[in-house]
Amino acid sequence: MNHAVSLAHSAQCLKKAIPLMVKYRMPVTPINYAIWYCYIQGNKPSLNAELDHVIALQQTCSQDKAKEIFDKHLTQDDLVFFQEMTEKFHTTMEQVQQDISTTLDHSKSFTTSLVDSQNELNMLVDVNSYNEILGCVERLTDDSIAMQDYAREFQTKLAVAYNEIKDLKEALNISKEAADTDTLTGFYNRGKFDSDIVNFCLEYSEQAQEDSLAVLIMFDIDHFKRFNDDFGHQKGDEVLRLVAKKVRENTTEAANVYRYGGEEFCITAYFDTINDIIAFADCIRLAIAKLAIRKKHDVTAKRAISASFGLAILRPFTNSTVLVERADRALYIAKTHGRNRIEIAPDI
Ligand SMILES: Nc1nc2c(ncn2[C@@H]2O[C@H](COP(=O)(O)OP(=O)(O)OP(=O)(O)O)[C@@H](O)[C@H]2O)c(=O)[nH]1
Repeated sequence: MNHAVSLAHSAQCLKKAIPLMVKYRMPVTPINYAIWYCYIQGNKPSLNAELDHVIALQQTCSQDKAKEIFDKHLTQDDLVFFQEMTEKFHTTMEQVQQDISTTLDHSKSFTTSLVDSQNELNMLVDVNSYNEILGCVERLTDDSIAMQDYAREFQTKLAVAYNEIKDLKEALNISKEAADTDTLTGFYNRGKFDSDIVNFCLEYSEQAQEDSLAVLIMFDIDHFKRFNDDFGHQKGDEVLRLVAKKVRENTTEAANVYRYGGEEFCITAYFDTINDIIAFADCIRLAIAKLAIRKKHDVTAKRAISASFGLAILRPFTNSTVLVERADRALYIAKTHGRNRIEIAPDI
């Protein structure tokens, strides 16, 4: 692939690629960018055909599939290039947006001062009737009007460019959000959890406050497989959505909720005391335990829903893997001790 392309050309391609990535819920990663960039350039018909095929079947292209397409049609050199391009593009976009905003302000005040000068000159014309002064003033006025027109035109162009960049940035944010979200529950997905949990542990270690407790809560719907087996997969999905709704109703924005895997969820949050943590988890447990689901063609067949919880309180300088293992272990104990209950991981 020819890498000698300008940033402007790359930006043009990205501008066309982003709406497609947003539409198909694909994040703007170097790999996705690379395959859509090539798709838009259209000089690798086999890549286009393969991407079209995947999109037609799944309405998206998973990270694994995107990587497979990339490996088949592009090289590692391309990846380095696209990594640099994506980073450069983000930085340039920030810079350009800042420059435009400053220039717009300057340009507006320039026009205002031109209008003021023109008014002053026009007033001078009224008072002095000397022809030379009049001629000079007229010229100045004409020049000033021309400059105003130019400044106005310039402002309009800048405003258009500013809005385009703003839209592009919004599209990038939407694509990032979509990439972090689980479509069934609306919670963050596993990928987001894996990166957030590392920061959660690091941040707590850096600013460990004696008076605040950071916790990882893992919970899992009890005997979930039976909902699928006895009521059908769609009813299984409905159980997941109902549980998600209850969790959402009982959590504040300060808590981050993730779908960790199939029917397993995680919450990270800060609390003042251990009693607050237990009360919070118990509130969610009880809300879920009030739920029930009915069979599609037999409404008398009703089954209660419940979930088991494992809590691990974070100690400063704990590694995220250890934290997850502790919460997972506590969850396992909650399952083996009868389900629909909460267990707290012992300190290690
Ligand atoms: N409907 C539906 N099922 C899913 C989804 N993701 C995973 N599953 C199913 O969830 C089930 C999980 O079952 P298990 O891991 O055996 O656990 P369980 O039945 O909940 O049992 P315990 O955890 O021991 O209480 C499997 O049958 C998966 O196929 C999904 O998105 N929708």
